Amino acid sequence: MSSLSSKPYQVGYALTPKKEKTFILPSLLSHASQIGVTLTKIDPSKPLIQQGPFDCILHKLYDSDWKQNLQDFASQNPNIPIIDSPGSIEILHSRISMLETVSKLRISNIGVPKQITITEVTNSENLGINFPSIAKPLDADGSETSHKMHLVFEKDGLKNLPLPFVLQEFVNHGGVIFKVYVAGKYSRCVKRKSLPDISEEKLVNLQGSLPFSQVSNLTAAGGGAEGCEFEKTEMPPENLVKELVEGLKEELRLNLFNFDVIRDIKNKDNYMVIDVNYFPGYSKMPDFESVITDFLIDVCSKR
Ligand SMILES: O=P(O)(O)O[C@@H]1[C@@H](OP(=O)(O)O)[C@H](OP(=O)(O)O)[C@H](O)[C@H](OP(=O)(O)O)[C@H]1OP(=O)(O)O
Ligand SMILES: Nc1ncnc2c1ncn2[C@@H]1O[C@H](COP(=O)(O)OP(=O)(O)O)[C@@H](O)[C@H]1O
Ligand SMILES: [Mg+2]
Ligand SMILES: [Mg+2]
Repeated sequence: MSSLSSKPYQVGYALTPKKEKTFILPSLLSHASQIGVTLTKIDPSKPLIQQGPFDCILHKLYDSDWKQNLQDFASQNPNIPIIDSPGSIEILHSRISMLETVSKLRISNIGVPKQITITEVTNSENLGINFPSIAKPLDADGSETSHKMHLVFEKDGLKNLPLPFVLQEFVNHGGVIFKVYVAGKYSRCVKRKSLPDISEEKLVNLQGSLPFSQVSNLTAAGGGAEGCEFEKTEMPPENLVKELVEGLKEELRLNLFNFDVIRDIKNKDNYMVIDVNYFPGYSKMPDFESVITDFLIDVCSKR
């Protein structure tokens, strides 16, 4: 570990203004500086090789100029860790390839919901997907539209949705989702409220599709598991989460990611991964400041 008696580690970060606001918090900067880590903003429009020196680079920018800038830096500084490699991050930019990594792991009791890519909507073909389902934009590239989803209750509901999208079967899961945050060797599973279950009875009265922003209209209470139910919801088995984390780390070759897991209400031993995100909102995670600082020290000290 670095200490104040030696030179602090210099971490350069290149983030969108939104990410900077939610991640580079005063509490993180002050905790990091106390134990010998300085975080410095990179100007992504200027050559990285003219900035620094850095002991490690942290980034979440995807444009081609930035990727070129990173590559130029990496070829001149092969020993400076880049968190993470743009090639590895890219796997998470398609909602198909992101979940293929989960299927590859072949862990019993862990799966993904059935899904297909829709590039055009025709009347005739049988899709082989049950309703209700969710239409998710194929690209998960952090853009505003990449999170705009629709619940689809019948085939007719597929018309007029923005293409291309992934059509994924909706899995009733008791209105609770588990989010597993990974930062290097650290991981932490937390629970959050999710969409409410859709019963057969409810479904008969539902037509077409509904944007997520209106999903609260589905329940009088306005959301997933309420108060007490949420508190009572058991966490997934620790060893299962661990196996999933280790498997995904090896498959994805990423340090900073989280994934969303739901438990099938019909078979409580079965879990499904529905989403994997690069460099998620860590500040919502317990002990955010120390977890991230310890991770940065680990990365800088290993080079
Ligand atoms: O902004 P936040 O803190 O809500 O973080 C978002 C994440 O929320 P979470 O940590 O899972 O609660 C969010 O996770 P979800 O997709 O909502 O599961 C994404 O990682 C999002 O990044 P992007 O827009 O997909 O590039 C993340 O957005 P960025 O902060 O990276 O823009
Ligand atoms: N297959 C599914 N079955 C049930 N609920 C789902 C399913 N997929 C997504 N959801 C719900 O929709 C939310 C958003 O979907 P997600 O794939 O995580 O998109 P995003 O990348 O925008 O977070 C999830 O947090 C969960 O509440
Ligand atoms: Mg999600
Ligand atoms: Mg996501």
